[in-house]
Amino acid sequence: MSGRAVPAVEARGVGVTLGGRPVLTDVTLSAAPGQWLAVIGPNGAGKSTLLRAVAGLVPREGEVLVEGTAVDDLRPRRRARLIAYAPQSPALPPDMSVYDYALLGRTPYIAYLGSESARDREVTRSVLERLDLDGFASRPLGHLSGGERQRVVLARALVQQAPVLLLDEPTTALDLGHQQQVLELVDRLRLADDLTVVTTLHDLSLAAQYADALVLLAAGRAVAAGPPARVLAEPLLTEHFGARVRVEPGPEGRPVVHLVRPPVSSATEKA
Ligand SMILES: Nc1ncnc2c1ncn2[C@@H]1O[C@H](COP(=O)(O)OP(=O)(O)OP(=O)(O)O)[C@@H](O)[C@H]1O
Repeated sequence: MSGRAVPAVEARGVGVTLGGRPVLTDVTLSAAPGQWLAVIGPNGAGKSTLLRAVAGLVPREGEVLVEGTAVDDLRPRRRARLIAYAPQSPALPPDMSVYDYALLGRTPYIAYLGSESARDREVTRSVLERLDLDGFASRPLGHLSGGERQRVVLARALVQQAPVLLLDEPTTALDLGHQQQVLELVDRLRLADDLTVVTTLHDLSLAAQYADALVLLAAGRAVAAGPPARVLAEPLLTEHFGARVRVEPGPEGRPVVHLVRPPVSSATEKA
């Protein structure tokens, strides 16, 4: 249990400048092993950039540590065995098959100029099956719907079998059933393998249902962090999202966020 003292992922004072503009400023976050942390915030707040910074895909200031080691000190193969990242909408090679793309997640386990092992193929098949994608294995990526593509990107990350999973908006293109299926699968893997999950999520009620802790980003700064019931407070949401909301206790006391229409009369008067 002593390992519990070391966070699985930690960002300290992370800053990112893009196009000459500060996009993230002094952001700090920490996720314990086995924890699910959701990064929330309005459009443009810097959520995707934060995940990319943690994944080491964008130049940054500050420190990122995985299992206590600075990611900058890790060789790419070692880093890829520790952190899997599923981007929101990556460019996919249209002629590559679903199976071959998912198998790319095994790259950190395959020797240089070597070929995949039976174990690599087995892991890939099993993840495709669990994501309802086994029927698509030989389909070219260019012939998939948006939701199918999104599940394939997640499949590649899961195939990597890294203890830290960074998922950028894993459910945006998914129908209700697949949203639940994907989040439940991630949660089951998290519990079974003690994975640490850091995900951006726009749906605040979903974030509250699945995450142990939330970080609210606004204009590139972490303005609140903690358990969902603390971060999803009406005044904070109104201030940072500019939305009228009502927050109610939901299942297991986890908050549910409802959008509330402004009174019709005042909306009509404004029109
Ligand atoms: N390459 C870039 N050059 C300049 N600015 C960028 C670049 N990439 C992103 N940005 C800006 O950085 C800010 C944060 O972008 P980011 O995609 O991280 O936000 P987000 O919180 O994930 O937004 P969304 O909810 O809309 O997905 C935005 O204002 C965006 O326009």
